[in-house]
Amino acid sequence: MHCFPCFSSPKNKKSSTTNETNDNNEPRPPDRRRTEETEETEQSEGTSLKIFTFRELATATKNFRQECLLGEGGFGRVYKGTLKSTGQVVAVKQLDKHGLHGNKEFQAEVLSLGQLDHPNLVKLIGYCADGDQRLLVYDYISGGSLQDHLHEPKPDCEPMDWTTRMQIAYGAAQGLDYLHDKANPPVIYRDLKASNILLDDDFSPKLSDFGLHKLGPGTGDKMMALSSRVMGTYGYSAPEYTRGGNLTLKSDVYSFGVVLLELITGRRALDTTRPNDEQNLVSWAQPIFRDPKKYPDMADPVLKNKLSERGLNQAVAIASMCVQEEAAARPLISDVMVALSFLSMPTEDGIPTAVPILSFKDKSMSIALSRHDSNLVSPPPELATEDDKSSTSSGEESSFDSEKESVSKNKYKKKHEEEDSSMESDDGSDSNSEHEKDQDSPPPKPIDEKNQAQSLKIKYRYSWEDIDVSDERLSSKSSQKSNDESTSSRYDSDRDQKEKEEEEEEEQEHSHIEHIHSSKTDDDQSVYFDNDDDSGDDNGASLHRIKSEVEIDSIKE
Ligand SMILES: Nc1ncnc2c1ncn2[C@@H]1O[C@H](COP(=O)(O)OP(=O)(O)OP(=O)(O)O)[C@@H](O)[C@H]1O
Repeated sequence: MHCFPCFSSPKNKKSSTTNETNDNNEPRPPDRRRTEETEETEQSEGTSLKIFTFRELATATKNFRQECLLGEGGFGRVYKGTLKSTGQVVAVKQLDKHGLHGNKEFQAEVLSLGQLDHPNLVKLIGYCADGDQRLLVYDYISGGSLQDHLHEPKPDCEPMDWTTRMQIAYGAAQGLDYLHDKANPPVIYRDLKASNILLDDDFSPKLSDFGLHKLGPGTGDKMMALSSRVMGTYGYSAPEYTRGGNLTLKSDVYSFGVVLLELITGRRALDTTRPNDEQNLVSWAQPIFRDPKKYPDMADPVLKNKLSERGLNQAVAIASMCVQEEAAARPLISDVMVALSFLSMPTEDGIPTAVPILSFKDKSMSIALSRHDSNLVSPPPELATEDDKSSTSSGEESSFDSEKESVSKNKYKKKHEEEDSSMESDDGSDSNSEHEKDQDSPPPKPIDEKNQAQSLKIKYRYSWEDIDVSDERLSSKSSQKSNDESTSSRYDSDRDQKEKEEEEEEEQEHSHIEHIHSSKTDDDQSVYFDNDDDSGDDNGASLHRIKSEVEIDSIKE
């Protein structure tokens, strides 16, 4: 297994001089009066943030001693410390002074940062604003960064396996989704990268360093408005951002795509030790994206083919969407998160569960994934077999995780229908077969209990009906009522010309999607799929229409 102790010892990136000390080498707090008067840590009004005195943090970090230095980033040095009052181990970030803010401005920013709370974000515990000292106190994350594990592993540490990598990507996507979709106002991360993804003991990822740009150089010091810090990190920054600073949520999606590529390939975002055309990870990957046959060559060699072809292809497809040049073409992080939730779910055979098309807000994600997965549209469990149809119930509601489990069960029901295949065969040789292996074993359960507890809750409501579609294979229409049987028979004559044209256009555009099409309104979707399993016959195929309502509720806390 992986060994975290490899990264638990303090890491000193730069030599450090001790902070403000007196002749006896004791901390000299900037505001002695306040420090001496305040014996106990205060609580910031209306928040859970604690207000620390400089002395407390100096004591916690053994007077900011070199041995406690975890490293130094663009905002300042980070020390490991232990709070005397509670014994809690913390990370103390001492902000550089050149971006110094007034007390009020600093507090306002810190208080808004303190509102952000998600299992995949490093928790801000409190702060200190004493004189000209500005310090932030975070939960200490013991496992080191993704950068450490991926690119600087200790020799006695096993490389991270594929599922762990996908789970890290999924967790990071959840954290980012929280910042983009749940935080109010939304927070643009700006500097997502492998070194800012910290891992705890069970490899659960935590995003660190978010929201700090307002506290760092570039805002406090106008002269440094375009400092390299604010401009993000080369190799991870979206092209529009590095070109002109046009920063949006989609810039974060680009950076996320780079991290996902790092997880897939084991390569660094920027690696000057490689040949010129391989130094920039995205530039190296772009031509390969266009040639799926070469995807297996992209996988990190240390994985030794211990991954499924479908999993790899879909992960590459997601990454390639995220790092698209045009920001608008990149997916929403919520769609990335949903796709990764399926790719990260461990299965008996290592082959990821098919992703239900209904999960996505934006159709582009389902289109991209369908290129690499003929099973993308997985019928809801109730519709998987003739037997199951009788048990179909509309109005069914399930949490995201139980939905995942149901889809997984469905996969296992189709045993012996597909041939065995995965990139890892018994004799260790590769297989390029499209088919996959089904096992006569119970469906696996998601292993990440923590993520389960706060994953998205998606409501599905299904009903079904058979439609005689003669020669029309691609059909789509917003459904009216889930039990309105006349809808299907009137379907062709009722739909207006415009919709028909749109569909034809789309059919041409995405002709590779042979049996999937969905249309979506705000509150209802109809999806038609060809139940290939039944006949395998294209002519006069009977399409089952699944009516569904998908509602992404909110994070279950
Ligand atoms: N909450 C934390 N728990 C444990 N280690 C941390 C924590 N926060 C930061 N570190 C570690 O402290 C060091 C400095 O982190 P910091 O985020 O300031 O810089 P960075 O990520 O290395 O660079 P940059 O500022 O460019 O993002 C890193 O080694 C980081 O892993």
